[in-house]
Amino acid sequence: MTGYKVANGNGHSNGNGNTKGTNGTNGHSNGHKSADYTAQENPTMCSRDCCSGPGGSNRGNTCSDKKGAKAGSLTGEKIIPTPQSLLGNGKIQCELTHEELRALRVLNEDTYPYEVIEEIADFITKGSGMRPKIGIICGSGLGSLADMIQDPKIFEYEKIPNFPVSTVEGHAGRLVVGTLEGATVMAMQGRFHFYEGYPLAKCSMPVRVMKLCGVEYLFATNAAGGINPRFAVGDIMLMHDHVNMLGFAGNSPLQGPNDPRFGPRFPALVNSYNKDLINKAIEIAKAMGIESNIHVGVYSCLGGPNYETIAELKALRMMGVDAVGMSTVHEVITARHCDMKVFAFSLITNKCATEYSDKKDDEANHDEVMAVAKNRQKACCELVSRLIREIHLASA
Ligand SMILES: O=P(O)(O)O[C@H]1O[C@H](CO)[C@@H](O)[C@H]1O
Ligand SMILES: Nc1nc2[nH]cnc2c(=O)[nH]1
Repeated sequence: MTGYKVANGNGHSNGNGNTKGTNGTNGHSNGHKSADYTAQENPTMCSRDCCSGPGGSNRGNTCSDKKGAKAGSLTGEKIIPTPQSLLGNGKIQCELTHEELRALRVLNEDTYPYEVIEEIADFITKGSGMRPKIGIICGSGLGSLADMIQDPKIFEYEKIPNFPVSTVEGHAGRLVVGTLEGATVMAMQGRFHFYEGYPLAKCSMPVRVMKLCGVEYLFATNAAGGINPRFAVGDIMLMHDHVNMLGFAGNSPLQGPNDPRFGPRFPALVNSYNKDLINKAIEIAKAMGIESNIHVGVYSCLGGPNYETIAELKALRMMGVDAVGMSTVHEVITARHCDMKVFAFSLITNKCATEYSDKKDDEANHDEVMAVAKNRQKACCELVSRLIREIHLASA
């Protein structure tokens, strides 16, 4: 296997002895600004005991406080219940609508035994009449990847038994099964993120569903902030490695009892990103004439939902990270655990500021992320469909 042959190197060694370019600036600047702190009253939250006890059954969002304050809070503000506030001794303490109840149950259910995953997979393979070979996860604003699928069978997440629901703009919440370039595929138009309140195992549970549906290749895509100074907005970074920040903090999608039917207790993660697929994608990018917008690099997943501070971005850069997001890594870990081949890329939707500045333009925001994804969806779709075509032809 040769190294990755991208014209504009990333300043990283690709693990095959080829060091490309320089790493940009990693130096510290002590431009910290002092901030004024103003004490703020805590908004009142519905507490665990708030609605419990006789007569304590209150409807969803408003909770009448027994001390008589208006609208149930000392400040008269609307109370936002938390899952914890609604549960007491495992029993729901407030009346909830059907949708609220379902969301709460799915939020609290964080283990997915093999049999449950099997049930979901059966639901999809029977419902679609297909055993797809390639799984696609569409990143923020990249749902159009699934729109390419021919003769699609569409499964709304909320209609799939035991499936979580999408809560993020740009993630439609549908599973699309069909064919693409002759290959059988299933695509998640909407992924699950840790910051939505789902445990990592639940965020990546659909990858196991894919496996039991018959999927051999995972294509994971994401929108990410570019930390490597050579990256421009709209570029595509083919992932060849990752830094798992949530893993550094002791969190893994594989935590808990290991079911060997999925994979081993201690999976190795070197060579997680399939080199053949990376090299094929580079060839395709050349043929598409977008070679100068393609990089090979390292992605890191943080918990979100906040974007990073300057100090965090500087630290990530020093660690060799080229692009940062809030997804993908736990999906890749789950896919490698069950021995799928992985291809993943980041669409660089914003440049991450690594110097202190007052400019609003330097602040990442989700609208910009979505707008860039929309602008670049054509190139992303072509890259994915051409690569799938190659996989399909090679296996035919
Ligand atoms: O990783 P995807 O789902 O593409 O989305 C990325 O974009 C969102 C932030 O704008 C976050 O969800 C981040 O993870
Ligand atoms: N964490 C993170 N996620 C993103 N998704 C898109 N852009 C960004 C970013 O700058 N940071």
